[in-house]
Amino acid sequence: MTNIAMIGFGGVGQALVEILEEKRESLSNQHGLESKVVAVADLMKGAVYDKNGLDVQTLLECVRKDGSVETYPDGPDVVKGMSSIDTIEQTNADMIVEVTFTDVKTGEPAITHCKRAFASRKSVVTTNKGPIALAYKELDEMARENGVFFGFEGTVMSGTPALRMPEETLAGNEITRISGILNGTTNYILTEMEKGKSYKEALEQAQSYGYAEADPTNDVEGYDARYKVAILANYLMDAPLDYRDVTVKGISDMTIEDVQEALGNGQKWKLIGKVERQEDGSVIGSVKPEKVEGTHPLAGVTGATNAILYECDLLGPVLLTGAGAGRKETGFSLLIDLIHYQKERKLQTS
Ligand SMILES: NC(=O)C1=CN([C@@H]2O[C@H](COP(=O)(O)OP(=O)(O)OC[C@H]3O[C@@H](n4cnc5c(N)ncnc54)[C@H](OP(=O)(O)O)[C@@H]3O)[C@@H](O)[C@H]2O)C=CC1
Ligand SMILES: N[C@@H](CC=O)C(=O)O
Repeated sequence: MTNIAMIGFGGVGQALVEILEEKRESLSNQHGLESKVVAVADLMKGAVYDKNGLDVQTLLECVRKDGSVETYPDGPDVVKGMSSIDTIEQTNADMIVEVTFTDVKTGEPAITHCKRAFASRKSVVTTNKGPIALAYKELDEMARENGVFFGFEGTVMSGTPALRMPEETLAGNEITRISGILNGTTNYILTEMEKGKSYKEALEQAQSYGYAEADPTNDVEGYDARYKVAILANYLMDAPLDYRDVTVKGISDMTIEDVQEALGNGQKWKLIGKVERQEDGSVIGSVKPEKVEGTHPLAGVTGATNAILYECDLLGPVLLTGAGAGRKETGFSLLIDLIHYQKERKLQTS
């Protein structure tokens, strides 16, 4: 049995809890994954802990009706109001699901949450880009030293396997260049502007669908994509690329006229993130809007869908496309990490 503590309980956290409930039987039968949500700690929605496991339907009802988990019914073992750190360190959770907001400058509080979990010999799965973009090597080492699992598939392209697919199935290739559409919100906005919607209206819609960051400036100015470029460089190309060295330009000054004019010429504007290995072995990264021809493979990638092109020395170019954002899609990324965690545990005990 895996005891889960949710740190952060916004759209993605709630989606994971729902998926675990909906698929409880098949997850147990097909993957041996049996889990209980024992604790939730959120900044504004409060905190609740029951070492025996929380009733998920009641928990979701509380948060949706009252905007708080602290209206959860009292019980002999129910504890309310714990801090995130106490929830990580003092509960009987062995898996910490870190789904607080991504801070694009400091990576906090998520980096601290991961460190405190590893120091307490607890595993972490996260969709928070901060810890991976800023502190991947250090956190990975800490997780290994403490013999715990660290999963972060959802940090690039939500549940689409942008990290695990190349890591596992392209192994043996050298990846020399990675490029693609790495942000769902901006691709959604550009697609809607092509249909005639205003920038503001399209952004509001992206927020309502749960695609945008808590502060959408991070999407539209390209900061979210810049973090993803840094993650791809560090994790897949083993290059110590600092996110601050990735040049960045977003889409906030693009007008409906720019988008429509390109469309009239059979072209499309896309926000493209790139990582390239140079001849001297160094790696450079960039994020900027680019006009692509209608025949380009990225031209047909619309809405919150993302696409990524890996250029491999043995296999040549490989294009992966799929969801780049969304509550359920990102909730799934945590699920696939949990399934891999379960597989590793099974291997260790067999
Ligand atoms: N949505 C998506 O499509 C994707 C999201 N991600 C990443 O996943 C993470 C979660 O996203 P999402 O659920 O959409 O975001 P939300 O903004 O919906 O949820 C984040 C939650 O974290 C809470 N929180 C903030 N700081 C703390 C803290 N110090 N301790 C405890 N809780 C805290 C917030 O509290 P409150 O609001 O109550 O103040 C909020 O409930 C983010 O890091 C995001 O970048 C990654 C890929 C895709
Ligand atoms: N805000 C991000 C969410 C996923 O990382 C996006 O729009 O892509």
